[in-house]
Amino acid sequence: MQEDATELDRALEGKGRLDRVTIPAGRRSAFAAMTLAPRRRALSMSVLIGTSFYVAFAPGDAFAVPDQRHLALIFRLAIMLPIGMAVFYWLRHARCSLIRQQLVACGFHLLAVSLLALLITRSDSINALGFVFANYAVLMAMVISMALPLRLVLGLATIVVLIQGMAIAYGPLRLPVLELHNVMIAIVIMGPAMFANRTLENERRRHFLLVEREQLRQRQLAEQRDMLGRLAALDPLTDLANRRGFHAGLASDLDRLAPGAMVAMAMIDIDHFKAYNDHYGHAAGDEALRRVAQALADAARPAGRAGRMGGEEFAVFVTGLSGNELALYAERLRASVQRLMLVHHHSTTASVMTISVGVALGAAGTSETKVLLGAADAALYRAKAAGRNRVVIEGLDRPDTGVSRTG
Ligand SMILES: Nc1nc2c(ncn2[C@@H]2O[C@H](COP(=O)(O)OP(=O)(O)OP(=O)(O)O)[C@@H](O)[C@H]2O)c(=O)[nH]1
Repeated sequence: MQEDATELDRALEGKGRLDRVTIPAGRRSAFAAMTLAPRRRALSMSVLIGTSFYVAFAPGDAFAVPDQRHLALIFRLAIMLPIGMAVFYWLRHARCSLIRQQLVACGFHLLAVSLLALLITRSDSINALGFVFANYAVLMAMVISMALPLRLVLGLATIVVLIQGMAIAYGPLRLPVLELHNVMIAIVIMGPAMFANRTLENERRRHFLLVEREQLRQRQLAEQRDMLGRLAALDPLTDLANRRGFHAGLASDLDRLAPGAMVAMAMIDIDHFKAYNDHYGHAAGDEALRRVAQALADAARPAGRAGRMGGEEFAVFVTGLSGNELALYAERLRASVQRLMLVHHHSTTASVMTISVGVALGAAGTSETKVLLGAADAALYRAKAAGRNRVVIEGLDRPDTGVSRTG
């Protein structure tokens, strides 16, 4: 993802051939998809506006080509108006490729240019040459508004220059200077038109890249937030949920349970851990904590979730066990640590590391977490007071609980 961001940054900073903003190869299809609808809209609008102008200028024919005004009227109203409307309708509804739509729209405008050029060849009026300017104005509007690719723009300009050139060559005023004017007008008009076309295209591309980069940043932020959330809920030493993560998991477990479902909390404390730390060193203490955590997490699964509450204190939350099953489950937790056989010669309870377990029972929906934890703590205190390395189960709402002695 970082690579993608760098690639987008580079694309936004740099310019490609002819100063064009370059879209990275992997994103070209996304760019095409994003700009497809606006490009199609631009095509159909161009045809609609072109048709409207073509019809609106009909009265001007009496001045420009008075000897051909009837033919001009037929061109404008009987040919270009219906064709323009049909092309507009087709562009709005056809679902063919963009390039095909661009060619059809260009074809429509070229037809308009050709009909005006035809009037130049047939009219004796010097005013007919005004159509040369009109045609280049049409071409300029097309190039700017239709968002055409550069190759198409150059092709169109060449065709229009040729059509006009032929109209002048075959018209009543065959002056070489007019041909020169024809080319000069094309150059003067096409220069700014192509510049505007490229500027608009660059803006389209830059906008796309900015949107992509923003979306990427949002995704990166969301991922980082997720990761921080996960890290904030984990104990770095043991990889178990820390107090915060344990409580969050507990809350979601309780939400999912049916009201009245049996729940239990086990508070667990390593026996004589201070002595272990003092005699074997802090690093050995850390390693022992890791191994105890792993053993408890394994023994707690699948019915329960384990967490480190701080120091050498752990907790396991378990659901769906009855009194007897719970006694066996708690005993499994206790035995899992003893089975590690972590030598502890400075414990007055056993020659290996042991834990004391206090368990409190409750029911989902009625027992508050705080009360459950308090009751489990009280049971743990009793287990410690009774000599350690044992399980004490404290009943909260149920009568079927008791004390299970082990070790
Ligand atoms: N190595 C290590 N030691 C820790 C860590 N957190 C707490 N401790 C130590 O755990 C010990 C806890 O000692 P106490 O609370 O006196 O309990 P205890 O010695 O286990 O005695 P009982 O619980 O009564 O059996 C202290 O020495 C703490 O320094 C830790 O992350 N790493």
